[in-house]
Amino acid sequence: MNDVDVLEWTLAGYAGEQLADEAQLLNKTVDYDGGRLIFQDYGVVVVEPSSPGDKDVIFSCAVHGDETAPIEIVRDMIHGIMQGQIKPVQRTLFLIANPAAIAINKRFVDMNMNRLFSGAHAEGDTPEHKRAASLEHYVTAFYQDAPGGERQRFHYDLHTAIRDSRYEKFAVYPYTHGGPYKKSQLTFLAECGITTILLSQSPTTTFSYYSVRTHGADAFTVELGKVRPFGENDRSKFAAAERMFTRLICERELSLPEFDPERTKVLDVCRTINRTVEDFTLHFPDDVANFTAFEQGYLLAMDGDTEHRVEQAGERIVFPNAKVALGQRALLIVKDVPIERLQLV
Ligand SMILES: O=C(O)CCC(=O)N[C@@H](CCC(=O)O)C(=O)O
Ligand SMILES: [Zn+2]
Repeated sequence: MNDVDVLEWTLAGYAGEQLADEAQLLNKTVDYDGGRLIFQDYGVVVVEPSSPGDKDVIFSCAVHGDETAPIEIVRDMIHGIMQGQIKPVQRTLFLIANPAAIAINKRFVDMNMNRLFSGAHAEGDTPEHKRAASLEHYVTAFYQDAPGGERQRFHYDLHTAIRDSRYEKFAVYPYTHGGPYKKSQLTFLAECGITTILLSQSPTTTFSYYSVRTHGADAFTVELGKVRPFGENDRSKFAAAERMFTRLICERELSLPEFDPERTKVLDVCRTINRTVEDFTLHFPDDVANFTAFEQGYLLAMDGDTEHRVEQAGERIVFPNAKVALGQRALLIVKDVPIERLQLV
């Protein structure tokens, strides 16, 4: 059982294929030196150490099915535990969020899953709506099943971006509703090689915002690089992140260097441009990287007859996508903000 490929099992089982008993992990447990792995559902794997530390950690991948590097990272962490090289002491939940989209090498099948959390899944009945609802259920159960006492909740939702990015690795810090930002998290992310932080300024229906808002977790959408097909990811670029993810779950007390404000670049979301009509166009080429700045007045996008221009010097574009569904975000406009302006704890 320890040599079953967890990704192959997830894809086959989720697709409803009949699996031979030796290839079937569903509802089985695998012991490791220090605890056990429980295969709760296809793509839902819980790690229960026999003597758990005070952290409950979630790593999710494939909320977008073609973002393969995070899938490889999560798969290899699970395999590392099954094969005895990784021995977690912290409760951990691994989620391979959208197996149906992985199977067709697409961002999603019917609906962008990262717009379906915090209850938005109730507004439709595609397989993605149903899967988002069940992922929320697994997250809730994981946090609620934790031992008593003071605990720390984490959720790193791993992605890669459609375009190149001027700052290759970055994380979205979900809206804090005026609450402070955590130095310990900025330091952990910097140790992962993620030294650019985008501050979201509104509630969203993303997976990371769900875990922050509903479960009080420290949660982030983590963008680790550019989307590439399976086998074409340069894993050396993710080595620091993989090492820190493993340390987070394998060490009882994770010692981090002191917070250094010089390490992290912070940007604030100034405007969210939604596509409201069919006739939506971006006025820059597909190879313009995330975080590119344009001069004041530059026409960035047309949404029907509505012009979206650069309003202030220094505004940069992030996540441009003219093909999103009507009503969804087609572009973020962001601006550098000195880290000293943030309320940090
Ligand atoms: O590269 C792109 O255009 C999209 C990358 C991506 O999937 N980003 C996430 C960000 C989620 C967040 O704002 O926290 C998304 O759009 O879902
Ligand atoms: Zn993504």
